[in-house]
Amino acid sequence: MDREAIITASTQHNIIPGRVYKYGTAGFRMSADLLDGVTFRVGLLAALRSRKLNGQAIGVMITASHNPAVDNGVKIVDPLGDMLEQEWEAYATNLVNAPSHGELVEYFIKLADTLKIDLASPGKVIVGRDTRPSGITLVTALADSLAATNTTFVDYKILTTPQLHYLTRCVNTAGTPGAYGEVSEAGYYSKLLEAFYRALRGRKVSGGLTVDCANGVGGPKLNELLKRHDAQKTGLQVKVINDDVLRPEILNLDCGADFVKTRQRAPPNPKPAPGERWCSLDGDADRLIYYWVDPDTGFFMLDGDRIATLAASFIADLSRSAGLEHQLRIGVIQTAYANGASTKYIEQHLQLPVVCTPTGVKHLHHAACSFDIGVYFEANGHGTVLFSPTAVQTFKTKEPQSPAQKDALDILSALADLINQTVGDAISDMLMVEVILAHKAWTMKDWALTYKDLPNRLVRVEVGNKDLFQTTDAERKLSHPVGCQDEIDKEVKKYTAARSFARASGTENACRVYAEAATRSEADELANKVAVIVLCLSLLAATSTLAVPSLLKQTRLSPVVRQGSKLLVDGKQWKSVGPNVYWLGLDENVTPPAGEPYDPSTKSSYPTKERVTEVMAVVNALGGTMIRTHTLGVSTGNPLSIWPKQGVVNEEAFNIIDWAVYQAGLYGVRLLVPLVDNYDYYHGGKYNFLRWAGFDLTQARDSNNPQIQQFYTNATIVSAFKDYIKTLLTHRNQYNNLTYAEDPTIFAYETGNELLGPVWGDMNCPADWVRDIAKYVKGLAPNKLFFDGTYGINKTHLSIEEVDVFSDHFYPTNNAKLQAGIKAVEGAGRVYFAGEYDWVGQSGGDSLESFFSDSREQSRSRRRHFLELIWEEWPGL
Ligand SMILES: CC(=O)N[C@H]1[C@@H](OP(=O)(O)O)O[C@H](CO)[C@@H](O)[C@@H]1O
Repeated sequence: MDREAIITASTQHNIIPGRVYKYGTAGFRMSADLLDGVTFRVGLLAALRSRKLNGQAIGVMITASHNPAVDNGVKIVDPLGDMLEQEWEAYATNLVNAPSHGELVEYFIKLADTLKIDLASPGKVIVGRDTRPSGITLVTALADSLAATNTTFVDYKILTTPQLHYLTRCVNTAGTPGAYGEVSEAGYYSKLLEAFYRALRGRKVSGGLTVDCANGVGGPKLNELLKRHDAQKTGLQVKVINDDVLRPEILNLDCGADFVKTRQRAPPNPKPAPGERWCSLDGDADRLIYYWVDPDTGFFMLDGDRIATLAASFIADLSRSAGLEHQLRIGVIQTAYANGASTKYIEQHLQLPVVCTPTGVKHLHHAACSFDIGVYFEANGHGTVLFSPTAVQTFKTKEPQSPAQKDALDILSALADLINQTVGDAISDMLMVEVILAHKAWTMKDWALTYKDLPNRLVRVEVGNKDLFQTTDAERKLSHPVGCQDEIDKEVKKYTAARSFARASGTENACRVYAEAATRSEADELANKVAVIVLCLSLLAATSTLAVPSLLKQTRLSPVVRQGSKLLVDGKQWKSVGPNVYWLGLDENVTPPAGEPYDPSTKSSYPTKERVTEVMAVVNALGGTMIRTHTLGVSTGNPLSIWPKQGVVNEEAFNIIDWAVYQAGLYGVRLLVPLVDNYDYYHGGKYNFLRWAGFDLTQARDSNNPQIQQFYTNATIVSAFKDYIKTLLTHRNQYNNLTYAEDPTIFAYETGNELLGPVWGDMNCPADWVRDIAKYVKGLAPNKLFFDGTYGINKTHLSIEEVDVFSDHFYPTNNAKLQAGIKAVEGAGRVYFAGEYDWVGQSGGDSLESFFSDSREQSRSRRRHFLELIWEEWPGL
């Protein structure tokens, strides 16, 4: 294969630099003017795919379905007419995103190499497009890449999406026992009509059918079919409307299946008269929605769920009549968007199994293959019925025991030909519905009365980054952002027979919220409430675009290690920059709503998850790497603390602490956690331990009392403090299942905050105690760093091996003290850390500017030494 030819051709079809393209549920779909280079590259992938599959023809469809006329899309169809294999979606994404033409060809060749594809072997691609004018130039882009790769290319011009799928299968099965049909558009019509006549078995369709074609490709194609259709024979009188494809701008405009489904009303012009049977196709004719206007109750829609239940009930009846009910397994496949009433009807009334899959027909199609007859439809009207080869064979070979059995077998056999086996096909599905209504002699009302839909609402929520929203359980639950599903569940519980879920759209940068409930007003209210929850969580995340990659990766952070006076992460120097956010575990700034945990005497409450997440997002966005946070470690003596009393563990206190640690990890923000406070504040500190041991001391009265040294020297108190440390470090986080000792997000524990003796500034925190606590912490958490939290650099501590970092605080800023501290600490081969400083200049001192430049100068000139400033307190967030 000629690299140069591919590069030369590629230079004519550029992608938009910096834009990230993703092969999604519907291939690549976006504004048509962004797609030229994308389509060229899709051609390269199709050329590879065909060769990988021994030269079988690969289909490429150029359509943006129900999207506005200005959009277009390109997707790949596998040889038997199914969607592109999932693994190849990733190759498509990689290929399309190659930054330069050279790298594109490199990736192309590398992929061929990895997948053992012989580039010299023959390849074949067939293409179809909908009526969008932009399709013409996109086909040229595709043709160019196929020419450059010596791939045979057949342009079938304007087709519905299901026709392209049909043709792809026909081309690849021609002349084999599995031949699907004649390889031509005409072959498609004759296959459908012949099967339609057979399936009716002499019954007549009653009444006319108006078909709204969304001013898309379905219009001319349906007209082609009708030209060949013998209406005398079937009784089907079709009136085609909205089939103007000469004015591209009106494609999908106020008409079509998507309009009817999402607006839950008929197209405004023309309008159905009461009692008329109508249906709408979408822009590429792969979705179908029926509806009619009841003279008494007004508009009534029969969507994908209704088509599925109609088909399933009819086929299950036929299978019973044919004596096959124990031989063939019939199942129905839905997505989370299926109305709960339809699921109940299928399971309880039709007694058929229901499988729920993620959104996107490839998932439904796949699940349907596990049944002998798999009925799958998305609520939006996209779906089909798949018959396994065994089922088809059985219809043909089973000896009928009665005329009724023969009738049933013949109809089943005809349905297997009528219903497009490659993909959801609005025209084929429409003929199927007409057959079933004719056999059942049902009106639209009869069909509508089979069950009563639960009122439901679908809301689209614009979000900054939809990828933050990740799901489990076939998209019925959100796994991320963590906590979001809990909030949704809380709301759902407030309504009758309610259900709601949110998920990221696979086709737009938005989330979709679905809610259903016993009444319309409840469904609407619930959908709106859940939409607000989604919006809030997305806004929190949107405060930081930088937060996104770490959120998505969700990998454990690498540990921070010390090498002499440097801190390293993954072998590279790591800089510790960030704020003190003391209140993450317990706050004193907010009075919570009545009923929430609150200690009025200290004004303490737990912060909300949203506030905690917001801090992480903001720190990440501002380039911070860590947070120093007292209340994730200092939490004693308050009814809301980890230890309200000595040895008494309050598990509730861990809820928000777990959350903070977990969120910090997701946002790539590491935590430095002091274990005790020098003072007597709301969150607790050394005075609690002194009081528990019988020393009746308070900070206000006794800060100069020599007895406060008992905190460091009294064996009972030291032992109690160690017990407390053990409670903390062995606690297992409910969100990530790691103990705090194991979790590398907490990169270091610090003995405490500003630890002193009875004289202010005395640094009288005994070295023996620091060593003892450091050893104890490292025994429990060997991979963490340990900080000496003595207030000031006590030179007698520098020989304590277990201490990695020595810290000081600056009130006021003092350059001489800073430099002396750095000198002493680096002289001992350890890391120096300025843990707090007066950043508003309230206490005088050296200018902040000089303080900063001194610190930077130090770290530049003496590269072995580590110094980073930590931003001051952030109470406001
Ligand atoms: C609620 C809904 O209708 N979602 C649609 C829509 O997907 P989203 O992932 O929701 O954007 O487009 C898909 C492709 O056409 C279709 O398969 C799916 O059913």
